[in-house]
Amino acid sequence: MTQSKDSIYARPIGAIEAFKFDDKVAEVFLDMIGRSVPGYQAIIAAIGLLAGRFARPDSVCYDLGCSLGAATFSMLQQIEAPHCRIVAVDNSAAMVSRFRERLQKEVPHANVEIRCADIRDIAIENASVVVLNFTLQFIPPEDRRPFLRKIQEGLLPGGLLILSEKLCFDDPRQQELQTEMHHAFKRAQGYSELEISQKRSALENVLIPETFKTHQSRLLEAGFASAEVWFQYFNFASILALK
Ligand SMILES: Nc1ncnc2c1ncn2[C@@H]1O[C@H](C[S@+](CC[C@H]([NH3+])C(=O)[O-])CC(=O)[O-])[C@@H](O)[C@H]1O
Ligand SMILES: O=C(O)C(=O)Cc1ccccc1
Repeated sequence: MTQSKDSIYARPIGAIEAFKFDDKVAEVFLDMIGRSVPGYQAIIAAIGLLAGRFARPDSVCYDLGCSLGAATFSMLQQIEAPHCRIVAVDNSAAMVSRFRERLQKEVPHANVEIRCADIRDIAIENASVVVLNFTLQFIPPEDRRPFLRKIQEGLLPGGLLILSEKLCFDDPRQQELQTEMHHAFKRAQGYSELEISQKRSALENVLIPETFKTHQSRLLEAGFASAEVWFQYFNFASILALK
């Protein structure tokens, strides 16, 4: 699989277009997400461990907004439950074709179904684990509540939703500090000021963060028994919601 360094926003761009998960992004995605999301690799490793604990025999683990399948590969390493399969879904054809190629090469007999579809349109059934690893933030806010309700209804009793998101904060000083620290993280990962600011413009109105409180109350309203943060690094957090 081709995996190159992300330099998409390195040169000045006249009119910055809205961020899209197209071929150009898919090609550099591993590098891009690893250098942009503080704690990404730690979260991916933990998703495997959590799936190892929560995956039930004869059930389904969903990886929604799977991109190149990092969470699926991590779950595959840890799941021991018999006849447990993974359904991985993304609506970016560029991501899905690269993921299929890599899965075929690395784990050809894995019980994984990769679908190119909108995650709002698929049925969720018999699920023991659902992963939304930095995906909900790209779903229009008004669609988030019914979508989370569908996930809750598709989970088995005792099932787990892992929800990782970029957060925002009610307090303006926290918002400014955490945003600045995220940018400091990106600079330390080798991104320039220009790359940081151009990507920030491209993500405006595309990636829409919410506060932890908003996530937590909506998860409880959707019928989850509890929802708590298990990981946070600046404005990036991961939540465990238990049915
Ligand atoms: N409506 C939608 N339907 C299907 N897919 C969607 C939709 N909207 C966005 N996506 C997909 O959600 C993914 C978000 S990236 C997830 C990282 C991955 N989980 C990882 O663990 O590496 C996060 C990020 O780039 O910050 C992209 O591949 C989109 O195509
Ligand atoms: O890069 C950023 O500023 C982010 O918020 C994370 C991200 C990572 C990969 C694609 C889109 C957004």
